[in-house]
Amino acid sequence: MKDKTDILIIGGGVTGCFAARELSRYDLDITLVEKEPSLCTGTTKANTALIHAGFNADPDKLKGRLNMRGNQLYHERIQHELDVPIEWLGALVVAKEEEKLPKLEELLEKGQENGVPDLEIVKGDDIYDLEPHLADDAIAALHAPTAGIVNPFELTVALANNAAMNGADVYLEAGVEDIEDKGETKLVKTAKGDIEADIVINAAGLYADKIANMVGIDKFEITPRRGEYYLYDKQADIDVQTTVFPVPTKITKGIVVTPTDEGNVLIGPNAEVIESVENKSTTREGLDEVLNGAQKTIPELSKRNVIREFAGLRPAITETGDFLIEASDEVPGFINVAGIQSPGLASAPAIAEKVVGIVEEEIGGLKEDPDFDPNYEGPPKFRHMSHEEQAKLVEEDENYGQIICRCESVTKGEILEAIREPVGARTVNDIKRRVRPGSGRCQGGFCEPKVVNILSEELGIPENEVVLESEESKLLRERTKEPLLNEEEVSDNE
Ligand SMILES: O=C(CO)COP(=O)(O)O
Repeated sequence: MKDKTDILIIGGGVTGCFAARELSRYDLDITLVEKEPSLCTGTTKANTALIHAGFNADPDKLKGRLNMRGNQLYHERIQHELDVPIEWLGALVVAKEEEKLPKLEELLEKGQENGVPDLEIVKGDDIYDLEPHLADDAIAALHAPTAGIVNPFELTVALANNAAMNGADVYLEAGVEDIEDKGETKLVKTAKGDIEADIVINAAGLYADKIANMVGIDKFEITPRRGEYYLYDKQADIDVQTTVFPVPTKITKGIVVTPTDEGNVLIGPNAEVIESVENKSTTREGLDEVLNGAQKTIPELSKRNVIREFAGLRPAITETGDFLIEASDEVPGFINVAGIQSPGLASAPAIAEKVVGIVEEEIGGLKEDPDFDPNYEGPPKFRHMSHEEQAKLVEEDENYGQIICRCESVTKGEILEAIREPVGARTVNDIKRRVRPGSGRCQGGFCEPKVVNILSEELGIPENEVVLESEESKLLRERTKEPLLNEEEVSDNE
């Protein structure tokens, strides 16, 4: 690890990676540290993957202003610059009872105050034109055409790679153990070594309060709010066109039914305050609540064709219910970017913009780097190509002729590319999040051993050193019997 940097960002989720990418536009030395062996393992990993339109939060909250601005930046810039799936499906907030209608009006007004364009309340057949399979007792719905869906994993990886292409250094498995405030600089002690930084940006998600405590800041506490989800098989034939919400309560936006960028249907989350930031387990009660909630808007949903259940944690600051994004008064040079719960993903580009503004104030002016390139292209997606394009790719590189994951048609070429990117994949789950082997109906039953094998060969490590997610999740212990055929015999047999 290098020993000095201008800006050190703690946390490899979407917030930290967006900040790294936006700061890499300037003539600054940027470093990002992440405690896990891959990006995107906390809140960014397990959420509803939505670019909310921006009508939920009050205009006087950071959430209200930054959601709207973030949505605008995704439309204007991000979708054109980064090779990331974003679809503008629109959202519907569905009211089924007369007494919920004033709440829809309130959301409409709030959205308009926040500057959300093209919001309208639709009634009768107009609702069903937008969402034909909606429960037949809907009486009105707020329609927000600027709402969208995004792949949060591909987005975060694209941001980190783009930042790295523009000179940022990203260190994985570099968990922060302590921070010494030396006045002008901070000495940050990580599992990969010490690094001295002029400015530290705390984007540590669920751990942001612990990181702040290291420099003596105890003004906020992160309370994890768990949300559980069901994900359906692509072949499930559930017809959902938009992102469907119930009318929100004071506590939550409610259980959503939404398509994902790859054509699955996702339902969730419930909202439960829990004790531990490590507790990502699902519960019978929670999942039942999710299914019951989702059936209220899309009745055809059942447990049939569910391929995955999971839980994610929102890093909430419950006293304010808002984001906390500020340079600390107590510790100059320390910037907290905390409490980034929903709509954090939607707000992330605007949060990064705000962070750049804070850094500019702290440093007293920023100079643009004339060589900054905002564009990034990820590995090709074999499954989305025409036969002609596929044939051409295979001709260029035979690794694209080897299908590793049959459910999702993922080739060896794509997996190798994910490992070879500037911030390359190192774990089985990282490969899954980036290029999808194991994301389909069999959930890795067939392809996981092959991914282990590719990682082992490409990284030059034994197979039993390959991990699913972290050091605690090694997949193989030791060889229990010799292979029946040696390599030469295998190739003779082929
Ligand atoms: O964004 C979310 C669902 O889409 C989560 O919202 P809440 O945190 O308000 O429950």
